[in-house]
Amino acid sequence: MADTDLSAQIKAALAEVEIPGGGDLAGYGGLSEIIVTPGAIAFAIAVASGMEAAFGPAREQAQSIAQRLGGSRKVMVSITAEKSNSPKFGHGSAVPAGKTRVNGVKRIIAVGSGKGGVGKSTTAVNIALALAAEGLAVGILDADLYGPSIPKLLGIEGKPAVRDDGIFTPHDAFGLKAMSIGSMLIPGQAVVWRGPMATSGLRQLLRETDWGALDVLIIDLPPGTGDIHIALFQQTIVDGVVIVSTPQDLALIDAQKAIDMLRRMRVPVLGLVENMSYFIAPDTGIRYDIFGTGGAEQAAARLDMPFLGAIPLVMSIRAESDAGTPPVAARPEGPEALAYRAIARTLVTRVP
Ligand SMILES: Nc1ncnc2c1ncn2[C@@H]1O[C@H](COP(=O)(O)OP(=O)(O)OP(=O)(O)O)[C@@H](O)[C@H]1O
Repeated sequence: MADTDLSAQIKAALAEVEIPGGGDLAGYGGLSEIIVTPGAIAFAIAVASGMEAAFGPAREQAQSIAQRLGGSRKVMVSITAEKSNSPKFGHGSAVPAGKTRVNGVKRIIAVGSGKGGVGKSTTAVNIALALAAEGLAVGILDADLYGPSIPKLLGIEGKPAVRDDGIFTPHDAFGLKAMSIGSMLIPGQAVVWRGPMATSGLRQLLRETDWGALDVLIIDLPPGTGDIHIALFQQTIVDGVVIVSTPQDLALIDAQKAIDMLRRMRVPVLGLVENMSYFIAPDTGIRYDIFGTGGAEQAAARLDMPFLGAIPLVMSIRAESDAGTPPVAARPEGPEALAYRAIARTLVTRVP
């Protein structure tokens, strides 16, 4: 059945669900678009503040209807409530009372950037592999719902398995436990995840995955600062954030904006990684500091954060990433891998 047909069928079936105050869920104005992908069904029920518990049975009934019609798809039905007396962020997402840790996960390190295309995901994957090379149990979560690239970078195909109780079993890639919304979407569909839908999708990927016992979970954030970041930092204890930048980007104000947000939300900034920092000629192996040297250290000092290290601009990083075999896995002793591993060792000392 086409995804749109299934969406309409679920919507029609939600007429069976009574809601507090009379009426049914299908006709309720707070019901979001019903998103159907090959691997998942997701929708949200927006309710007035204080009505969350009252809508609980309706949510459960909606969940089981969607599950019955959706076959093996993972179903995510969430209730979103707007709290009138608390500060609002983004699209009216509620501000939860406190931050909590994720079951089984000792430390979370997020990787962010001021803007897109600076190599944030490539850096996140290779740092995760480098931490695993230090003997740690490591997972990676692709929180870049608008442009998920972890499946491609790690050569992951297909959907994650879902247990009978609805919990995801993460993919295993080069010894990493990996989850990405990308493996549940068809190409080009990612843009439908917006506002509360996106944040609740991320929360479920984070919290309804059987991570096992992890020393570190790396979260690949979307670029910039948005709803996803705010929701994650409000709800979850993130032990620190690594900011990735290119030399050209360093002078830009974007990184400053990201850092200001982290400080306001009391999330530790672990430091700056300069990506595509210098060029290594593929034929001679000679290093060229095409952007000059020391710029990143100066920028880190100006932004009042530690400098974590520089990654060269090398064609093999792009080629191996495109082929789904990141340099740290492909050639653990190669010069690129050593650059990532030096950063990972610094991180281990910063996040005990
Ligand atoms: N050090 C590097 N040397 C050469 N190519 C690189 C390097 N780092 C990343 N790339 C390439 O740059 C491109 C962008 O990288 P990546 O997808 O990791 O960026 P991103 O910041 O996560 O982007 P987005 O914001 O779109 O998610 C990719 O083609 C990647 O292979």
